[in-house]
Amino acid sequence: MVMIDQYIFGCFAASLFGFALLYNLRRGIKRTRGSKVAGKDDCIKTSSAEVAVGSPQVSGGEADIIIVGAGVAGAALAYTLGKEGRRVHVIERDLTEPDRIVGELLQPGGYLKLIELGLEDCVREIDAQQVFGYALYKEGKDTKLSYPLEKFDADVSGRSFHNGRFIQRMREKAATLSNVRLEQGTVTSLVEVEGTVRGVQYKTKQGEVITAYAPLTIVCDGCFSNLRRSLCSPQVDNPSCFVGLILENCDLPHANHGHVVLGDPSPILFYPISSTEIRCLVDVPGQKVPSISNGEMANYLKTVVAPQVPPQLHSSFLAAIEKGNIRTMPNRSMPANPHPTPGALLLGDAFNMRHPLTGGGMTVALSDIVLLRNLLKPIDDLHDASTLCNYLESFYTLRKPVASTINTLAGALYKVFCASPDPARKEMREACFDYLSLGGIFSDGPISLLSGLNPRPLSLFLHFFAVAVYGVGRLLLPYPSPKKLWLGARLLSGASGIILPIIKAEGVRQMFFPATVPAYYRAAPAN
Ligand SMILES: Cc1cc2nc3c(=O)[nH]c(=O)nc-3n(C[C@H](O)[C@H](O)[C@H](O)COP(=O)(O)OP(=O)(O)OC[C@H]3O[C@@H](n4cnc5c(N)ncnc54)[C@H](O)[C@@H]3O)c2cc1C
Repeated sequence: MVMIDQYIFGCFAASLFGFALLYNLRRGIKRTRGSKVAGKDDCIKTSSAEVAVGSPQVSGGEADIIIVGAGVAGAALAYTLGKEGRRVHVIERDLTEPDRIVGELLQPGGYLKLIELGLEDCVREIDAQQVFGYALYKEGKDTKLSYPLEKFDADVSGRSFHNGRFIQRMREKAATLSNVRLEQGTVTSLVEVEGTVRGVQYKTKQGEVITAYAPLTIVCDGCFSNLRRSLCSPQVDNPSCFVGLILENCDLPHANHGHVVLGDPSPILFYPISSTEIRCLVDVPGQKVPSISNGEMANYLKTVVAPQVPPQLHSSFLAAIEKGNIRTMPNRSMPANPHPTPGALLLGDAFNMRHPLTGGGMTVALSDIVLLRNLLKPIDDLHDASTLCNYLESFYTLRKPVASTINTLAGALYKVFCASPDPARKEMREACFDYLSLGGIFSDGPISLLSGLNPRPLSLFLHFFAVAVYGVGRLLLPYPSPKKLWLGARLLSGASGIILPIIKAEGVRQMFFPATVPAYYRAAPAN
């Protein structure tokens, strides 16, 4: 009997010892791999042009979260999750200051999100300009639409700036956290094991190919994302391009306001990006723009666009064309259509895009980050990938009311603001301008939606159809005629044809009735 007891005890002790040995061996292998992956030598050190932080601060050399891309979304997310105590490894293709014509006007709603994230100082010391609203121009008339900021601190307003300066400030701030490691490298693929994303493969600045592992990978690689394909069904629409110029030595007719000219064929924007520079973005419908190299673009800007530019800006606009620093960017829209995948999430433009006319992209990205931070807060252990994925499906529903209001408004307003030979569309554009010029709730409502201060889907729907009904009313008064009735009917059906497909793509249920979606109520996994 004693022999049997000793035998069982021996077996038990040996198994325990074997298990402990195997466990430690595995940990050892993982740690070696981790230190190779997140090793000190792979880091880019801070220099004047680059921002980087070494890995010694990343305990154990492993990350809880890998973030791909340190643009607006990635940099803000890195700081946010780092501040929450997560070990974050950010891999960014180019850590030097970006020089782009995107993401230069942050709406006040986005600024409020920046405050919630503790990143509001990133718009200081970069010569950012406060923005208090918009001025709309149409065929010689203009109207001013102020953001309804009365209820907020004086500091709350829109901000416009050089995008690269803003991003660099956020990268620097993220890099001050000891548990955030910012590294220059190009992610080439996601590492997937049996349907779960375990990390990424990337190429360092030195050309070394490295695999990094983490329980959660968040892909923020922007509008041209190569990695989104396996994580969503991208349906990218490219209705137009923006042509960017910088105007110098001039003042906007309405200081500290964005200016939108309802031009022909499509809108022209102006807003300050520093105390001495005004960004001009000219929308060119379609996917092709006139060639810059053979002078077609300069000719187009001089002959088609310049005559529509407000007189105060005219000479500076011509001087900017002569200077020749003309940039272009495709304007893309893509509804969020994720494939919930254990171990991975998409964020920012890689996940969801809208026409940049209303400057809503950064506000949506920052609002998503606030939501994601709150959802991840109660979870200590991110390792149970499928339970976490199930829980994070609520993210896709909870974000909808804000994101789809901003997305839908951008798409609908772009269509309404474009010139058209169709008399019904002309009436709608005219009605929209006049409706906004009425002031009071007629301008406060739409501008609250646009600014991200009150992005409610129902309010958007009601204002959009109120514009259409206002247009029909104007047509029929004082005396309706069969021709006017017909035009009115076409205006209404045209308005529906603009907004309903956008709402359908956003998801009617998630947008208007998110509380009826089961994922809305998913509880955080128990730790
Ligand atoms: C013409 C135009 C004007 C716009 N104007 C405004 C505006 O005024 N206001 C506003 O709110 N929004 C605006 N937007 C939208 C706004 O720019 C985006 O919503 C915002 O930049 C999205 O941030 P992001 O982090 O997703 O992408 P990005 O800011 O583009 O960042 C993506 C990052 O990922 C990096 N990256 C890409 N691939 C890889 C890879 N394989 N490995 C590692 N890193 C990688 C890139 O280098 C980049 O740093 C505009 C868009 C356009 C097209």
